[in-house]
Amino acid sequence: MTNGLAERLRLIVVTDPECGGRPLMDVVRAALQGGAPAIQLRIKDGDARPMADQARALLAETRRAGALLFINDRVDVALAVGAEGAHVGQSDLAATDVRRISPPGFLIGVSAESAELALAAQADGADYVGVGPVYATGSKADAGPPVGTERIGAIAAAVRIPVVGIGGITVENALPVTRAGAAGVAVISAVMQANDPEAATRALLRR
Ligand SMILES: Cc1ncc(COP(=O)(O)OP(=O)(O)O)c(N)n1
Ligand SMILES: Cc1ncsc1CCOP(=O)(O)O
Ligand SMILES: [Mg+2]
Repeated sequence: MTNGLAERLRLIVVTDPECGGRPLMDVVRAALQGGAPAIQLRIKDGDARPMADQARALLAETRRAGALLFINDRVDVALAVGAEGAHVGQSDLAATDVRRISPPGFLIGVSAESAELALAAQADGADYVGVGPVYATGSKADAGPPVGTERIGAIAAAVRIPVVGIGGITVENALPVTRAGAAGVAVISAVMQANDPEAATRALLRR
């Protein structure tokens, strides 16, 4: 499963319940139609059962499209539905603990804002690190200050695993993130709020 992982992480479309008044599933389908290689289901503070139902429905779509599905925070939901992986932050389960309870090949992404945290995540068995916010973002209330593309470069130089930039990334400013050394970018609003999520996904992939 990790073969060609960096290629499959070149764009992670992260879901948000706020998606322009449209059904979430329609926006995800459009992103998959636009070629999104990975989707992350991100529901903050949701109950487990509706989250699992939604994850199963999403998984049917991502499998059809040949894309990866990650579940944010809730490793239990990811394992229960058979998603390809989970994304955990510094206050979620540690990658070592996720590895202990997950099947071989389960993909683990870890948020790491510094080279030290990224190296620790790599040593713990993370498959990739998410670094951000790269730019200012309105999609995460508790995000820290922007780390900039220099931080992406420093972390990419320190670790062997792919680095994914997140936070305030748009079609217009994605290129400096990958030029700095990121294998890919993760976006919420650039796709979830786009008038045409399919076109936005294609445009991001072209960058
Ligand atoms: C790809 C990617 N990178 C970073 C994050 C942020 O995760 P976290 O720090 O746990 O914050 P929340 O998303 O849980 O609010 C992410 N979700 N995805
Ligand atoms: C989940 C997350 N983690 C760091 S910034 C961020 C929000 C990204 O959203 P957007 O792409 O709309 O800035
Ligand atoms: Mg988290």
